[in-house]
Amino acid sequence: MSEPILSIKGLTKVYGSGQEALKGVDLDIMPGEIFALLGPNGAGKTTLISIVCGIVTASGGTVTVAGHDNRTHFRAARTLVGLVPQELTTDAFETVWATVSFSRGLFGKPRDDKKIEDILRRLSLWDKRKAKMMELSGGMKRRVMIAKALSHEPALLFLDEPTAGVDVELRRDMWEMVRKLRADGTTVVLTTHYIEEAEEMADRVGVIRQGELVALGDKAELMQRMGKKTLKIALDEPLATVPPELDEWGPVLEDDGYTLCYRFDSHAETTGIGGLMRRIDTLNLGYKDLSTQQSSLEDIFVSLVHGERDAA
Ligand SMILES: Nc1ncnc2c1ncn2[C@@H]1O[C@H](COP(=O)(O)OP(=O)(O)OP(=O)(O)O)[C@@H](O)[C@H]1O
Repeated sequence: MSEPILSIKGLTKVYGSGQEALKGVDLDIMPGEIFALLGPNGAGKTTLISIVCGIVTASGGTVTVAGHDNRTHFRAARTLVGLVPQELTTDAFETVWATVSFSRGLFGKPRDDKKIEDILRRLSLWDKRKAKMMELSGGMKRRVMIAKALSHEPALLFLDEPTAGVDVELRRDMWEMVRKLRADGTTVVLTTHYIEEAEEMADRVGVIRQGELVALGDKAELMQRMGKKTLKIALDEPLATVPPELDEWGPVLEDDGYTLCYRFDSHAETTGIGGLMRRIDTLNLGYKDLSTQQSSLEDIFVSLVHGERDAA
């Protein structure tokens, strides 16, 4: 197996205010993956990214980028990292070309017009190279932010909430762009609180809550391992309420009383389905269909964030 491109060990951060933003995070990111860091507001996502990018100093722990410690070998580590921050920060009067090529210079990289041209073409910005930033649409500005972050050819790109406040179409556009970046060899770490984004994009997902990584794994595997299933029973006749005889299973009534939903853990020794169905038969409740469905990443996220489960 290859070496991680990013290795975070025991990372802690206590802000001057006493706020403990990270409480010992361990995380390895492998080259070529798209990793989504999910978490509610204030979970510590931006703090983590800011430490990797050298904007915030860690209180404890280590960060290495392709083997370079980001404290002792900051320049070597930082050059490998690109950051697209949440806020759009560009000079309104600059052209797209100047904005992107200036950014490359900031990293001490020699001028390379061909490289800048490549990046602008990849992000469909070439036709806009002479436009001033203020003349661009919001979506274009976001692309320029990505082009800026790519201008020094980083191996690892951080996107902090890339689609916050962005409409659905533009969001899909961003996702497409991220996939292209990965296809071109860039490792991508994105933070998001849109579950759909993680579900759609990521190979692996980490869930952070109150400064701790409470779940980490392959997206599909995480959904399989942690997800519950729901059994839906479509009834012949609607019910006004759930019969008290079914209370021990705690089913929920949906769809105008026509559907009983029972959530169960498919990995548990006993799912409870047998007992529930037998009880339904003794009550003479007729049904015309049974189906099960896997809970989504969203269900898992919600239960993790509300602390219903222990760390995976
Ligand atoms: N400069 C700072 N000084 C003091 N506390 C801070 C500072 N920056 C962040 N915090 C606190 O640290 C915690 C983590 O914040 P952080 O911005 O990392 O979360 P986040 O997961 O990125 O949230 P969001 O999704 O809202 O951006 C929060 O409680 C926040 O209030």
